[in-house]
Amino acid sequence: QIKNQQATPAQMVDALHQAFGKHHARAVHTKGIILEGEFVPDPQAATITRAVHLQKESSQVIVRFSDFAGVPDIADNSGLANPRGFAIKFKMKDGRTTDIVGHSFNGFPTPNSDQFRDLMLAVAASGKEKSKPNTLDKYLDSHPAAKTFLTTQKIPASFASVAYFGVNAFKFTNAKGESVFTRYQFIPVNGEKTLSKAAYDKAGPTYMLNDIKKRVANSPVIFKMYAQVAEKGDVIDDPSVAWPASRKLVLLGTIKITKLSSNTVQEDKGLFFIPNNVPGGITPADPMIDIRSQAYPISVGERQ
Ligand code: HEM
Repeated sequence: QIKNQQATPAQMVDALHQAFGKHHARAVHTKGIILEGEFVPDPQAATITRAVHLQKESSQVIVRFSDFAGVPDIADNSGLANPRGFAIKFKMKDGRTTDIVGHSFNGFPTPNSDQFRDLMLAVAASGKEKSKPNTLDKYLDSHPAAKTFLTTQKIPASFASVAYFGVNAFKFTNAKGESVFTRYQFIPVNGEKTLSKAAYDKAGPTYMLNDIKKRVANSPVIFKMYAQVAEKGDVIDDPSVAWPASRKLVLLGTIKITKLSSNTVQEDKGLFFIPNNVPGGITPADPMIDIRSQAYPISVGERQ
């Protein structure tokens, strides 16, 4: 449960700058690549939501894959490159858009945004400290979810071969007015493939970008998009706790990524995703969603 959400969105963005540096680019997930494709909804989706892009008609999508840290030239094979990000903008048939911003870890390091700022400040402080244990070591010792997040990331072979998670819960409401709480999952149809630590060390600083460019030139990159449905008692407002893997997954549709986008400086600056940009039939259920949605525009403004 939420204890003390006291950090303002501006303070949160500032904490990201303290941890990673300030560079007039995205405060976090700075290095990335934009691609385009199509989303085809599955008939099951309409049983749990009346959202317009999850009915019968397909939508064009713009997606951005990214490395985690707020470092523009981060090496794809560095420790801080995980989790990878996957952001999706659906162009719905009514002319509006809706966004989903997920990453390659089923969970979050902290239960709320206030504590996320504390964690970023601990990362920032430890960068300047010489003696061990440093501020971050001490923080992680008393915050097991953050320690798990920072020490158990998967090492993906490709942006196309890792699962992504929406992490924060939304409420879905169908045409009959029935509601369920859900979290998104994006599963690569060709399965997950990871690298050993030794292979990662040798993979090179642009291996993820090189791979996705080559891959999409040869064949579409496909993900199945699911809603994981909560059961009574599952925690809705704490993204550090994953729901059990046994929870029902409702297939929402298929994302087929077919080509690289222009990836010009203008395109990258003009592209942003806002987690609470959702149509009727979907409502933010975890308070972190609205707080994120106030922090992202601050970073968007700074990077113009
Ligand atoms: C309180 C929690 C969080 C804060 C304060 C925060 C903050 C931010 C900020 C400031 C940006 C840069 C926005 C821009 O310049 O466009 C960003 C981007 C991003 N965040 Fe978060 N975030 C939070 C939680 C999350 C969570 C839970 C996830 C994953 C489920 C996530 C995944 C991402 C990704 C993938 C991007 C890059 C989006 C893109 O490609 O443009 N963030 N975040």
